[in-house]
Amino acid sequence: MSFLEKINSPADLKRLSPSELPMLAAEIRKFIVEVVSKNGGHLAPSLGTVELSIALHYVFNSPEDKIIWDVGHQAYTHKLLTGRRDRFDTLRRHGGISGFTRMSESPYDAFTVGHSSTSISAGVGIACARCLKKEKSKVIAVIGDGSMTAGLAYEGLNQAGDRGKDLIVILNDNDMSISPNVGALSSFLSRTFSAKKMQSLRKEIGDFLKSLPKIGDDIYQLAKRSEESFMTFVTPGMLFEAFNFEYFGPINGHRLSHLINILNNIKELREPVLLHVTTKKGKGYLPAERNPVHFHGVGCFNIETGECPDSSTVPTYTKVFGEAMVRLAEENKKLVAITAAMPEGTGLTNFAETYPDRFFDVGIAEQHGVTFAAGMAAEGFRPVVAIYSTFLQRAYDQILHDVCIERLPVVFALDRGGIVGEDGPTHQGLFDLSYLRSLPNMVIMAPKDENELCKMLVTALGHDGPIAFRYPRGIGTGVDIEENIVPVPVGKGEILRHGDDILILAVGSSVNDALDAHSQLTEQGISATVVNSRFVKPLDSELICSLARKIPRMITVEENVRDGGFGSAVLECLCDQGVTNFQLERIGIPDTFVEHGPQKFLRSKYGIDAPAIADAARKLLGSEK
Ligand SMILES: Cc1ncc(C[n+]2csc(CCOP(=O)(O)OP(=O)(O)O)c2C)c(N)n1
Ligand SMILES: CC(=O)[C@@H](O)[C@H](O)COP(=O)(O)O
Ligand SMILES: [Mg+2]
Repeated sequence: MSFLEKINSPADLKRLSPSELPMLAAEIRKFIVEVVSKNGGHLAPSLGTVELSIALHYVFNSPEDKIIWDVGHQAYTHKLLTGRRDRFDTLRRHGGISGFTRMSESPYDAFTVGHSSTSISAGVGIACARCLKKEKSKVIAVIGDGSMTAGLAYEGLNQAGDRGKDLIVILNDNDMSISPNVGALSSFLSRTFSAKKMQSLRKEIGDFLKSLPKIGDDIYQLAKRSEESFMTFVTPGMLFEAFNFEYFGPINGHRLSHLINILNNIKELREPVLLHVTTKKGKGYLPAERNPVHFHGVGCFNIETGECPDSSTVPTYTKVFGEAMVRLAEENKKLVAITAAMPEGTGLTNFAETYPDRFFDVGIAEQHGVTFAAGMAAEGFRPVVAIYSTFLQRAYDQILHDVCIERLPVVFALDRGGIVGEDGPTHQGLFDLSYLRSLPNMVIMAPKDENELCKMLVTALGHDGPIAFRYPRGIGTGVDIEENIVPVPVGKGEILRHGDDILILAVGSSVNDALDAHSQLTEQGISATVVNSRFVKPLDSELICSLARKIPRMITVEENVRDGGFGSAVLECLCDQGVTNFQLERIGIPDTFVEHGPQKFLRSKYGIDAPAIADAARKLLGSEK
């Protein structure tokens, strides 16, 4: 029996001797690689935290002690040690265990995560609650260096430090976000200051030391002797100590004995503590160590070679968007691109290489990214903020307050709109049409295919106000991309098929499903009009109302929650225009969170695909057909 097979809970782990733990770590790594090679998942982050997870569960008493994993994409070992080994092969599969931590999945998952940088705030909340309940157990937040680039993390530190909370924050520093980490903080943590910064720090610290009565000058002379000794005065700890945290580290996060010793020591402290741990992303699996960006979140791959099976030759929406950005930036010198720590995910790596001065990776800071874009727009630039639909939720007030009120021309390119699949409810992009629609001055589009995506980008760049377009995760329809991209007229839809029995109004990627449904219906003798609405705001009310008067049986289709979405907009429009004699079926996601699973499967399960549209049409027509 392997060590791993003996472990059904942290209590079993504690039965192993310290000398057995490295062997357990090796088994865990092998198992994680095996499962992720079949199911896909966040391999490199999870391989980096094997020893840290073992040490945490060896020293602390979860679930009484609360271990909160930030993002949760590095928690695979935690799952294996907390009773989920037998189900681990269902990772990210529909009905199987989640790729992140979920309170509803296990009592050992102290908090539900997926979006980054929440762990410290949640930890402070839990610690305060424990205090009120007079409970003594420990609260530990494990946060990565990338996640530390978000303002939210500092809001948590600020409160914890001020209140002197009994909270342990473990900074898992691998010098990487998904891509290499960015920002001044990242160079502070790794102590890779620029020469200029070093000079100014030298001066500031020198002056400070010299000002100390009696001993100051001696310490200064000592510190001056070498760069290295100088650097000992400039530690990442300074930052956290300013927040009243007791700082320890940096320590090697792959040395189990060391980790266990230090965790045993800090466990006894009753104040805010920050332990800085350095780890390697992808540790122990060479392809992932060599290419941590690719193996951050990966699909199936061959374990021997690290290679993924041949992917489709049809480009993804993301790729088409990225290429269009590079092309358009050549003629439009005002075009700048902004990403929040997702240059690869949003297809902007080529842009970054071609136009480094016009590319801005703000780190995991969606709120800042949007206000930063507003600042650039106020100065006459055309910022394109490329953020996943789900992550833009963070920046709602910035869109409203900093962009929409003054009608600043910021373009929002919302990738991963709709069902994203295996990442599950934290990541589905199912709310954007609803959450953007209520904002005055906002224009919202969704392309039917990747060629229309390019047209919408051109439309957006020519529009004098806030404008968003959202497009799905994954490959496009395979249409050719026109050489000369012309804009679409704002607020105008297009009729794609003519028919008298039923009116199907679709938006975005659902247009294709509507066309497939049209073909199925035609075979059954049902004739349908299919409209590509293109715009959710402003709606083409003229077209919609005139068609509704002629064909009063209607279906709206969207890959968005029904509440407040495209179908709701159509209903409001009909009502406002006095069109009353109609039957309308709104196809979209019901009022629920959509779990993880394959995109195609979930579209079918939630009844938003072509067969569901055809079914709805037949039902509306009832016995007539
Ligand atoms: C609000 C938000 N924005 C973006 C992301 C996408 N994202 C997931 S993990 C990650 C990098 C996190 O880096 P770090 O915390 O250092 O963890 P590591 O992957 O290095 O272990 C990013 C940008 C997210 N999950 N949440
Ligand atoms: C954990 C996280 O938030 C990201 O890694 C996300 O899973 C990326 O999603 P894509 O795979 O769609 O780029
Ligand atoms: Mg990191």
